[in-house]
Amino acid sequence: MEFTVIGHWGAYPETNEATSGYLIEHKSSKVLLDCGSGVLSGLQNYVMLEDLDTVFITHLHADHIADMYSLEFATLILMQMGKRTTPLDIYVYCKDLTKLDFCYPEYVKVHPIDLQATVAIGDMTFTFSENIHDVPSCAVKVSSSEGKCLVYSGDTGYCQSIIEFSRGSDVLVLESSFYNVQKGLNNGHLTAGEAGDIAALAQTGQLILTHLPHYGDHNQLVMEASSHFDRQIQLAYCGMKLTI
Ligand SMILES: Nc1ccn([C@@H]2O[C@@H]3COP(=O)(O)O[C@H]3[C@H]2O)c(=O)n1
Repeated sequence: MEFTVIGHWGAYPETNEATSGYLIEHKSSKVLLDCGSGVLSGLQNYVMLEDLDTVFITHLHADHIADMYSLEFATLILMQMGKRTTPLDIYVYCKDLTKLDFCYPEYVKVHPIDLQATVAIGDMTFTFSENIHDVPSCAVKVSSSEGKCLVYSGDTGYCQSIIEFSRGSDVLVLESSFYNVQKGLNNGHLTAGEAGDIAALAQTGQLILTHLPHYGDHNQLVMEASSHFDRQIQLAYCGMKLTI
């Protein structure tokens, strides 16, 4: 399974970069996790849009969905040009799918994310867990037929469910929106220390810190996480690739 960071910023993208977006590839399957601002452009460095199978949207904040409707237009045009033959499946975690602004059901099939369900795409399965955030928000677990597993937190505050959901994962991609000194500022996000604590309790193989703040020294985030978690910790960056 290949994991590529398309965008790792919280809130807004820095120059030529993107907010949340992660590409998962396994055999011929290509799946996008979140589609924030700048993701649609950056994604095309790695895949042709007509080859994308499925998108999972963890919650409806702009830094996770801003390019989602542009992706619908892209799909429409690619299908009209005959470059793409099947509609794009987009799974969304939200209260009410009817409030979304997708316009072309013949090009984009929108599905609710069901926390009880497993979605199979090629030889991967996707499962979900509820987070703590100020809108409905879920974490995503990707498991390959080879028995490897990556968990992506989406946006969450500290909660037992993300620890349980991440237990034994090979790679844990955890949001780290805040430095330890900011603890309590927003209970829907993690500090780096909390991210390290979750990684340690979940006994994950390695931790990737993402959804990064636009200030401070990101090496400080790694130091804060490493005071809880003694395995490998990396900062996400645009174009980062991992084989799992
Ligand atoms: N006090 C705050 C509040 C919000 N934020 C960032 O803004 C983003 C809004 O969408 P989000 O996905 O909840 O992530 C938030 C933080 O990155 C932040 O950095 N500080």
